Amino acid sequence: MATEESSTKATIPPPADPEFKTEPETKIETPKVKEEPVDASETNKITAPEKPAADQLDGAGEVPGNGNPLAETELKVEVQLADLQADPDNPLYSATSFEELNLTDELLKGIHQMNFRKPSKIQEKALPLLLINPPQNMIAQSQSGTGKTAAFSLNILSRVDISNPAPQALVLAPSRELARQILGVISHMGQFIEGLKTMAAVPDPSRRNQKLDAHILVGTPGTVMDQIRRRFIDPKHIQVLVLDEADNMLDQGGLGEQCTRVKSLLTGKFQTVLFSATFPDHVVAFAQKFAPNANVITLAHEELTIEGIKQLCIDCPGEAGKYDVLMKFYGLMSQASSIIFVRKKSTAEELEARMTRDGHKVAQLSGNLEGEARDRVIDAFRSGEAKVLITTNVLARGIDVQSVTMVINFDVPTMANGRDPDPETYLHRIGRTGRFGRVGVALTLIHDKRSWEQLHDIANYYKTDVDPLPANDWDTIEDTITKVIKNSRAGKSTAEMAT
Ligand SMILES: Nc1ncnc2c1ncn2[C@@H]1O[C@H](COP(=O)(O)OP(=O)(O)OP(=O)(O)O)[C@@H](O)[C@H]1O
Repeated sequence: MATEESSTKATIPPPADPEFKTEPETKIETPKVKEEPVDASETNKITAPEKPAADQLDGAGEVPGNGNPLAETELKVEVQLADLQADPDNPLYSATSFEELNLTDELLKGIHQMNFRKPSKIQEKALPLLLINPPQNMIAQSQSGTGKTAAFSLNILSRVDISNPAPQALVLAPSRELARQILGVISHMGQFIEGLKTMAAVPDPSRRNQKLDAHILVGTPGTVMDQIRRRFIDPKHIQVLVLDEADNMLDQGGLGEQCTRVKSLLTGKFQTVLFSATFPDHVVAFAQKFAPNANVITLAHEELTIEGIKQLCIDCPGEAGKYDVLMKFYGLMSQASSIIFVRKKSTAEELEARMTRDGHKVAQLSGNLEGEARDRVIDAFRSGEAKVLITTNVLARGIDVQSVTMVINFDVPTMANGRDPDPETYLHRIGRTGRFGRVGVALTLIHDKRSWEQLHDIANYYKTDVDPLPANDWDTIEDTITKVIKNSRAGKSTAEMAT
């Protein structure tokens, strides 16, 4: 894509071309939640940082304060977080404390152990509604990395009756990795609840024909469906059903069917809870059918992007030229942790082989890998042992590794037809960085008119800027990316930051 015309066009223009809007805005219902007035004196308070709990660091190890510009210190994150949580326009803002949310002492202890000081907006809004008795269904949307997992986990943990050994809460997630991660959060948060048992319901040959008798189960829909049918999961006492990444779970032919089946196998009375960062219009009706009469918390498209994620693109000299561009980024990528997203499993494997041949250290995870091998790869990435992860959309959603500072879209995310852009997947992919107030860079490689148009459509859908990098000026590129990461306000334009 080196023609004059296309390189001018590669400047993904700022949004707001009203002609461009292809779909009506997502509006399920206005939130039925009242906003509390802000007490600035309380919210501006910056408390001295404590050592982050294991979950906060998410296995990424201590962030080295060694002058590496891509490795932020936790101190800076904490200070920035205090600012963000005091800003009513920020998704991390809240006017209340966890103490005011009617949680048990055991749960408050768990939350403090995880180093959560204040709830985020979604936690503050969703929890009171989730905890109402008799229980009400909920459909809730909030930006990536804003703490949805804790919101639904605290509800579950508040509702479980430890004296009853039967499964009482079931969480369904689209990938094995996400199910394991959610289980980790629930177990960590519930660590002070004596006698609490939690279990994963994901394919595991070592536990074949074994009853899943824990209070809380987290799994993938196919396995859960299978285990209920084979009577390894007793569905009679389930009182909460959560679908994380609910739009994905209800949309995809296979997953949607499996989730519906699981729901139909639950015989008692239960609360249905659907969470996601995205609820595209075409799944809203189904979501409302799946969770009837739900309380709804929703956001418009334009509110979905995260300020801390700096979105960039680079114009590559054709499809074949993308690899060389990627290689030029490798040094920057491997200083912290990065994820490279590709469209096809075969591309993931080819890229891994080529990068390894060229002497780079990378890990790769796609649906072609089997269960335990997948666990090893994701665990190595979480621990920081592997710094660069090549993956497909299988890990686009939900995965929370706080040390990820760069996401690279090697391929622009598209629908199954390969032609139409996929804004939801784009948002979830880039949301693997910039978690809970952190900053990150999301770089998309474009290489021809079509890929430029796809990215342009995505940028317009969210009314967001994707700034082009100067493809031939690597000093400026390095400088720009380093500044973005160093700058606690990554939402500013590249030009602003360069000054
Ligand atoms: N109140 C809080 N205070 C501090 N950190 C928090 C708080 N709530 C959640 N976190 C942390 O924020 C990170 C992101 O949370 P989580 O994974 O639940 O986001 P999410 O909204 O589910 O994102 P996604 O849409 O990508 O799935 C996690 O590392 C979590 O530990």
